Amino acid sequence: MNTAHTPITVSNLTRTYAGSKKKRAFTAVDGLSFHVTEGEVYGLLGTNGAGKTSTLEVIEGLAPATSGSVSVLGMDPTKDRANVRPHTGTMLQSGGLPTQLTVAETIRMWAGTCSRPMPTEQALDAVDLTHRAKVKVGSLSGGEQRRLDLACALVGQPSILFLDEPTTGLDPESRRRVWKLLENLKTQGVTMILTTHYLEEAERLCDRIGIMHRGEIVLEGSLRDIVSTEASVIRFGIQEGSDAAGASTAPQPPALAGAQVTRSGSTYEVRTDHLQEHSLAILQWAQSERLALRDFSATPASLETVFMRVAGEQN
Ligand SMILES: Nc1ncnc2c1ncn2[C@@H]1O[C@H](COP(=O)(O)OP(=O)(O)OP(=O)(O)O)[C@@H](O)[C@H]1O
Repeated sequence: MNTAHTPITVSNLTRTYAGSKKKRAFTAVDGLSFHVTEGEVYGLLGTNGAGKTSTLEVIEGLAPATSGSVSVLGMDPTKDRANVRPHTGTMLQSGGLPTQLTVAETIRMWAGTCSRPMPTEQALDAVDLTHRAKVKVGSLSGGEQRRLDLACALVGQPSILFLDEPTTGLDPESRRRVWKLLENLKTQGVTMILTTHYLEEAERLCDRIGIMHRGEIVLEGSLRDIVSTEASVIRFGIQEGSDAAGASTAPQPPALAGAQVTRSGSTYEVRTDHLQEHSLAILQWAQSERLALRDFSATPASLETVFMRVAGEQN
């Protein structure tokens, strides 16, 4: 694969945590393969413990693979760490920056570890922290601390960013602020891998998504690809007292081409790829049959419905 166009390749990666006398060895990443193309934002999603951080740590060069391989810009991120690091920025799940330093001092300290850092003022400006430059890290709000973590990841002007749950614990306003900053980096062509539990974050930022479960990617693709694996759902019941509710045989809904209709008592579920057309057909049918519907709902397929299905299927 061309490393200029595909800066990150993960091939058959396995990561096993060693066991001890009391604990069995545990394979957290199990034969994982994916790639990220230049300028792409790739999202790793998954339930708690799916193996997202364990994967990212190997790609970041913070932990070795047990087997398989990872290539970042054509290099092994663990063995060639010194050569890979100038091109990458990392935002760990919890920043853990010293609380006694000021914001500007912290960025300067990080800049000192980079081969071609941007000026501190530029890093502060990039994450909207110019007005907080002289404030001690320990006095920052959670959202400001996360933006400082991002500034430290950015200060070396990396072409690749690793973001482990960049907005976990932030209020909705702070989260949106970080999203705007990341969108801005995306327009500058920075390649990113991010892990997140916020599906809206993945929908908004990611070009492609890999849904992980128990160390494997069980579904991968663009948002559109992923959502197209799931049918939309129409649910409704027939109201008691309706003309047909007391009938000895259950009312038969109209023919809905390609849909899967199931009934439990007087409640119906229709799984369909034609939500609007089939919703309309059901409402017209109820009208003409003089049936009163209760709890009618029409839910389009979404990343959330796919995620819930995938997580449920795998358990
Ligand atoms: N140092 C370790 N030793 C043993 N097992 C570990 C270690 N670190 C993580 N694990 C286990 O590996 C599995 C994957 O953990 P990991 O943190 O990679 O998952 P995750 O998808 O990032 O989860 P979360 O969304 O909760 O952050 C979990 O079952 C976890 O308990």
